[in-house]
Amino acid sequence: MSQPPAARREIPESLSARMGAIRLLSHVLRDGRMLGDGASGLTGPAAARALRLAGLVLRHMGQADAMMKVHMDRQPAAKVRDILRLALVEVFVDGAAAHGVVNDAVAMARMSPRTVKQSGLVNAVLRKMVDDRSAWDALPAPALPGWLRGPVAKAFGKDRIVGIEAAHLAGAPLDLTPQRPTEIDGATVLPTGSLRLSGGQVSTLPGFESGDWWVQDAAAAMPARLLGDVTGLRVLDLCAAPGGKTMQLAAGGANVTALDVSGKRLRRVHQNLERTGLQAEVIEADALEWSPEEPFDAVLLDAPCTATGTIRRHPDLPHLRTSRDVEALTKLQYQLLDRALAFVRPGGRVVYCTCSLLPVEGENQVAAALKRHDGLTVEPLDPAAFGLPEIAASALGLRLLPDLWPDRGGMDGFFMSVLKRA
Ligand SMILES: C[S@@+](CC[C@H](N)C(=O)[O-])C[C@H]1O[C@@H](n2cnc3c(N)ncnc32)[C@H](O)[C@@H]1O
Repeated sequence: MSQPPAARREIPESLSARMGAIRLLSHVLRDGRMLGDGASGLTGPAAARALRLAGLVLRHMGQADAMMKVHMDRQPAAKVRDILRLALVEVFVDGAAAHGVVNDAVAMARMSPRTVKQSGLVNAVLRKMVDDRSAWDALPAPALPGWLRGPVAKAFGKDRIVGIEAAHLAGAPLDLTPQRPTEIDGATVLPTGSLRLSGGQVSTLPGFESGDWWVQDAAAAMPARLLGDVTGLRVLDLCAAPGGKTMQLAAGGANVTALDVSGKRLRRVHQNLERTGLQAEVIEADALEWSPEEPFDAVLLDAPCTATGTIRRHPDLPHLRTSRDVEALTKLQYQLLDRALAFVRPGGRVVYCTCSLLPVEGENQVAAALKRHDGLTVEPLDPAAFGLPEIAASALGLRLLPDLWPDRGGMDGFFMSVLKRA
């Protein structure tokens, strides 16, 4: 008689979340995929926990690697390294109990034929490392990669880079842009009008279904506000997807044309407009090839960039971007800015912005455009009008960095400028 199959042993949620985190780390570090696109193979709370753990490891990877150098003569293979990184970060940063963390690390090493032989090493070295808090505490704070740290420190100073790196470690709160007066328990209203929460599951917050607000970092909500009252203006959102700024402009009463080259990303614009009940004409086209029939009163260009201003929320970025990306992006930015200037009527305004920490993607683009275009001027902007310190003012626009508003929970890095055509 055949025996019934033995019941499969349930994997506890903590272990499956850890396994999911290791999968996500491999997607980012070996396959070059964004953390949000990676598949942990999990759903529900375990998936959320895996994502949080992988993000924590990416933020503190420099320290974990330095700790391994203190305790190991040779660096282990990639997957074992990830298992050790996760364990170290859980114990020293997340405050997890060392015993359970070490047991799960050894269990994970035993699961794969590629790492099983090193499970003894994982056990021995991890026990030593988790006992050595003083070595961990003596490690320098995690730093940005050199290609990014160098130019940011040169532009804004050594003190500010330390503050920016600290803000990256702290992560980001949840900011909402309301389109109508909205009250949410625990939310504070920022001087820019955004609502700020410490976190929470977006789809369960009041006003989500009715589209009263959308998720948008406070800094990202500023560029559209620079146009002031847009009622009745024809405004082109030139790189529009997923539509945060399109919705702001439409909510402000503008007749908005939202253009983007990515059909996939434009689906998000349609979904967002539908949820919020706002309207815009949506066009899928390459801005370098498309032309409008009539010029616009204003154009908002939120140009593709390294997105290094969003590292607080995307700790994978420093591990995925390189200096090579900067060159291609800055070329595209200046081409797009010239298109934006061609699409606006004489006397009309172009808002140029990027969520980058790098002046080459912000200030330098505007300075170069002023040289290329006769009669083009920059409108002066007062940071105090947005509750921002004077240090956010630049002769070419506003320069926001993650170390601003430290008592309120920081903000994304952004550069924004309002250009007026002759
Ligand atoms: C920074 S994102 C825009 C974010 C958007 N403004 C928002 O607030 O939700 C940059 C966008 O530029 C788009 N893009 C890149 N190259 C483009 C091109 N040549 N023409 C039009 N859109 C382009 C990308 O598809 C991407 O959606």
